[in-house]
Amino acid sequence: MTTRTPLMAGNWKMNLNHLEAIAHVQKLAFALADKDYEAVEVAVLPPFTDLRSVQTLVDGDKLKIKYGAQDISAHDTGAYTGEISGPMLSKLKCTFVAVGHSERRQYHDENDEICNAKVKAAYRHGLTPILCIGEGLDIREAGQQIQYTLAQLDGGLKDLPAEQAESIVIAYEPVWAIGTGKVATPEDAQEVCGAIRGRLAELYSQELADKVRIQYGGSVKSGNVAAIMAQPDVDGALVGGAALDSDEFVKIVRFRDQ
Ligand SMILES: O=C(CO)COP(=O)(O)O
Repeated sequence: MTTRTPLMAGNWKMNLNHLEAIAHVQKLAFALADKDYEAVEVAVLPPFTDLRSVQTLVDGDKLKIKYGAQDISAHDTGAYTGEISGPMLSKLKCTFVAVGHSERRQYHDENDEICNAKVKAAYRHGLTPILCIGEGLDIREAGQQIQYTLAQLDGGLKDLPAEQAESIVIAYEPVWAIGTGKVATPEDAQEVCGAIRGRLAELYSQELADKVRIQYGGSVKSGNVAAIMAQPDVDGALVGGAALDSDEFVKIVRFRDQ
């Protein structure tokens, strides 16, 4: 039986400027102890404009908190106004990058092909993608959540070699649970996260599927995190709103105490 270290990641979305980012990471650093980092991998995904400040703090104080970006260009360099490349993110020592968050799919028309190109761009530059997948309310009400989410998984992983896929993080985020306060039940989360692991085993191998961390995201907070984390195929959380409150995020990291 593979033991997967849970990954608790805060997706700040378009919140906190670089000064607020410094204050926030300092609070996390002050609150979190070595034993927290032994039990859980902790990461923040700030806006691009904060990354340099976060890197300076993490490097300077040798913090154990990891960080990453919320998006990556599919291209490595060139005339792509407004985009941020994999080489730029790896130069800032990012560990993670979110790919295909539902807000990017919805507001920036990112489809599975684009997400697949971004996953590959991340691996070209030593970054670990957090591939976000999950259904909207209409799909859930039609009972199609598994088929829909697995199709996004297939699309995002297309032609990805096992040596890369084994380190990917998958975030199952049902769109109807994001920012709505409507958290999926632990059973809902397990149903789809279990299906994702099953599909990884079909696409690659059971051994690989057992290594991959699958996060749940959508209205996670300190009051519901323990029940979600108790599910066998949930290996962490991708936290939006609750990650902006450092005390709340620390409680989420310490989900075993809740
Ligand atoms: O989208 C999310 C994380 O990526 C979830 O956001 P909330 O935790 O605010 O629902």
